[in-house]
Amino acid sequence: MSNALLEVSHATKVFSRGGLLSSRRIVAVNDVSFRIEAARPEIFTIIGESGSGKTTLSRMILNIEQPSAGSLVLDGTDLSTVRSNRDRLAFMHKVQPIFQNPFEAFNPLKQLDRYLFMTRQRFSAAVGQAALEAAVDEALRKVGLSLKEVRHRYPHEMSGGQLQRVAIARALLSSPKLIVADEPVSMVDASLRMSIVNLFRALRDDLGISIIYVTHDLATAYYISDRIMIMQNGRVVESGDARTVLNAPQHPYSQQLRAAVLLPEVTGGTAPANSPST
Ligand SMILES: Nc1ncnc2c1ncn2[C@@H]1O[C@H](COP(=O)(O)OP(=O)(O)OP(=O)(O)O)[C@@H](O)[C@H]1O
Repeated sequence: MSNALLEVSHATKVFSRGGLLSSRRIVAVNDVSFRIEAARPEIFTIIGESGSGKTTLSRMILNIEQPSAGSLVLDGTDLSTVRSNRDRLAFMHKVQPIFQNPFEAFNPLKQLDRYLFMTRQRFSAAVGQAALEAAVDEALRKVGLSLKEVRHRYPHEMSGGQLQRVAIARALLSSPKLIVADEPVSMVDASLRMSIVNLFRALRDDLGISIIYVTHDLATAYYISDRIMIMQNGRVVESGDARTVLNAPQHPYSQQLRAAVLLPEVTGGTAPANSPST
């Protein structure tokens, strides 16, 4: 069998809510398994309604949350063994998060270029200022920005879409193999959404990075996903090749999701109506 970049096996997460007398068990993620091949970078979408367990699952993949049962193995390392700072840094080299709200991802009092320099220094041995600037500029150029545009600017001086690009550039500074993007475009202006998701395609194709794209937006999911996994109440109800699943969903919940959105195949186009070409 080929090597897995990520192997999620029977991952389950149970939360307890309430007090001692009225404690309630919530099974946020229930026996979820899937695998992403190291040799085949892809955009793997996890989709489902609010509360279906998408964020909990992505937090387990990022090792922010530990599974109650099952296992997650990234590039041969079982995440339960990642404990020391050194292990954590090595882990973050391989997997990077992109969150929903880019304004929360940055310290509002810190200039963005300083933030990026610090991130780069964290992931690579000491280098001179010129090499540092070159590395940061290169990462920014991969997302359609440049160091010149970002230098001395604070987060509030950028638009949401621009700042999400800076967040992606920051993620690239560790040369990750996997990016976990949890609702990365839901707070971005509709007109800019496709430019961000198109960026994910470029990262997959040009840099060989796999993306786990967590969303409840079927239109962008249909447009960029290689594979899709549909969740409901913590369980996977259907998964497979994205076009196959979305064009002919089998499970009643997937059919319901599908029916709620006019997909390009139905409307005759190739991309959602709000999609600029870049
Ligand atoms: N820390 C926690 N403690 C208790 N319950 C939690 C916790 N985190 C999540 N849950 C519960 O687990 C379930 C799944 O939540 P989760 O946030 O993973 O879903 P989601 O699909 O990402 O939803 P959304 O799209 O709204 O972000 C929900 O019932 C939620 O209330």
